[in-house]
Amino acid sequence: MTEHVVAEAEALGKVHGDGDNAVVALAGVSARFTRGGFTAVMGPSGSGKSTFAHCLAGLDTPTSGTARIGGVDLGSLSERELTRLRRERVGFVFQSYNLLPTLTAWENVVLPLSLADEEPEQAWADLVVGAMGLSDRLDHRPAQLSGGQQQRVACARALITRPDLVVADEPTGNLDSRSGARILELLRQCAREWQQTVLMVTHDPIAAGYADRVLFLADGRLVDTMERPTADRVLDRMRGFDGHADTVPQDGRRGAF
Ligand SMILES: Nc1ncnc2c1ncn2[C@@H]1O[C@H](COP(=O)(O)OP(=O)(O)OP(=O)(O)O)[C@@H](O)[C@H]1O
Repeated sequence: MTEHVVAEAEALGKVHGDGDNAVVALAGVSARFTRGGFTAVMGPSGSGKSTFAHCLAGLDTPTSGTARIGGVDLGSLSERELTRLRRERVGFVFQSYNLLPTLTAWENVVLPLSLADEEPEQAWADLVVGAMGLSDRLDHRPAQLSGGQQQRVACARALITRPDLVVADEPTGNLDSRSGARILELLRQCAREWQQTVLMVTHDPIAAGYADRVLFLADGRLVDTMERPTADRVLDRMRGFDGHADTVPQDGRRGAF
């Protein structure tokens, strides 16, 4: 079966500031994301994980290279077109949930559609809300929900448009391990059962063990990839970063993707 590339980073780079103050956050990272794949991005603090995810998803602007979603080069879009693409084609899940406190859970879930004056597709909305275990919580406001429930609302909101790419930045960072495990199982289900494409930034080898593939960043570069990761293998690989990050060859375009 031909793999369908839904998102692609080509030599993506980001430099903050200039001259003596320049900070290289991302130094040319290339990767492809195929439909139904669940990819974790790991690496030491400051290695560029969030910058990579945000540049790929159109939340941040790279200073070099190309980000494509659904074949569209994000750099070719006006600010308005980019906002629309993000709303329609990308779903976001953040560590801090980012729900609107005055809206009910249901209103938060359908917000990306309401903003475009669109109605949810009922069967899909029922499926997503049911899978997230939110059917009897839809009238609650975020403050009346646990952290895990709030993050499940955020996941449902990310999926409601059936986006090309779901980007989750430390989605379990604020959750206890049980609530976190539920979110990770749901993200895996999104990929496996619904063929959604998921990119998750995480510090946690256990979280990365839920993914199909791990991209390892160090100093803004892609230094390794791992297919079918387990938490133990990821942990071993992360230990190897202490002082050895730049001895690992960069082979972002080769190998398993
Ligand atoms: N607005 C900014 N101005 C200057 N430097 C920045 C800015 N944003 C990020 N950086 C720098 O870019 C590098 C990459 O940051 P990024 O947040 O992408 O790393 P990360 O791997 O996600 O880190 P963490 O795991 O700590 O969240 C870091 O050195 C960071 O200090």
